[in-house]
Amino acid sequence: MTISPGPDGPAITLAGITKRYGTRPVVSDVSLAIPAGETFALLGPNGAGKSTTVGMLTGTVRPSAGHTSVLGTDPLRATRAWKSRVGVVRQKTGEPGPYTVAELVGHFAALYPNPRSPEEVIAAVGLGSHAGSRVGKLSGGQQRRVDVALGIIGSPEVLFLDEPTTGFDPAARHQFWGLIESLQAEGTTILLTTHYLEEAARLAHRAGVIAGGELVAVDTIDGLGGPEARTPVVSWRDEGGVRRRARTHAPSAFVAELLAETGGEPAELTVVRPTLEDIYLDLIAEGADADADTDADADTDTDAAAAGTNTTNTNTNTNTTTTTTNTTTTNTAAHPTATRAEEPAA
Ligand SMILES: Nc1ncnc2c1ncn2[C@@H]1O[C@H](COP(=O)(O)OP(=O)(O)OP(=O)(O)O)[C@@H](O)[C@H]1O
Repeated sequence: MTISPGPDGPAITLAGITKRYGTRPVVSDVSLAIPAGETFALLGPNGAGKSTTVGMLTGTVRPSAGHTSVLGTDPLRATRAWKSRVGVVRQKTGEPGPYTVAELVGHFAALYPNPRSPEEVIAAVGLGSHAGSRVGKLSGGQQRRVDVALGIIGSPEVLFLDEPTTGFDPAARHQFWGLIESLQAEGTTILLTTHYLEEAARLAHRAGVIAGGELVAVDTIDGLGGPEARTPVVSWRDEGGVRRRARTHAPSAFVAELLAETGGEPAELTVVRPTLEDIYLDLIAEGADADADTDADADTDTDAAAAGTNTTNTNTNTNTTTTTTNTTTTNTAAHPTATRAEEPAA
């Protein structure tokens, strides 16, 4: 699906934004334009800077440098009218108080000029049978669904979803995807952060990978990492017991040559087409080490919406299919079909 910027320019713009806490940059010089109607997935490991970026786009984190614009407005100068056009599902949300699902969603609906039907939204997030339940008594995943309901109740034109499906069971996640697809069909612009790569692949038109605060890749899901990243990997153990690995666009021919050369079945032979997760892991390995725990002065951005918050744990999808190898040398000269030899995996 091709999405054009539209007459008013991109719905979301980041122009050279940097966020430093003390002297430590946690987001560095990120520039990006998201056209109206696009769903963009921001991917990255824990601490990469995703929530900080969302905070700078929703007016809760002040950039140290650069400029952001959402629907043509600087989020730091947001008016009530702007806020009614922007929905946010934060990673951390406030205490739900003593209210039922129906009361809370109904209360939020009353704050917007053009709300959706609370009953329909509650049903859409799969809480129809819990409408009369106190939010505080719901499970973590069910409370997260309430967060999603509150994010979309105002019929936002732009929706920020910061790890929206953390804690969802598989059925709830699939239902959520259906809900997002209906919002996409209505033309909603969506910026989604997620650790679930299948979620990004299912929902996003494009994705960006952020590592150590730097945007290291932006592309369509199918283009992420470039064509080379999708090159099949042949891996085997040679006669000396050394694990070898080579990338080749012609794995069958490569294996035939290998067979002829070794005169028998190569030990532990595998041919793997890199998955999105493999490509993502390669991209973040190339980026800065986001987990480096550097001492920094805590510059406290106050976030009224997040005051007195619950912390939501984040999960990482670990369904990796990468072949791990201990290769120390590769010999592509003997295999002309191999286009690139791989360094040993860590
Ligand atoms: N108020 C703050 N003061 C100091 N450092 C902060 C503050 N807020 C965030 N950070 C740091 O900024 C970095 C980026 O955090 P951020 O929450 O944006 O990461 P993330 O990509 O959303 O991670 P996760 O996937 O774990 O949610 C982290 O190292 C974090 O400790």
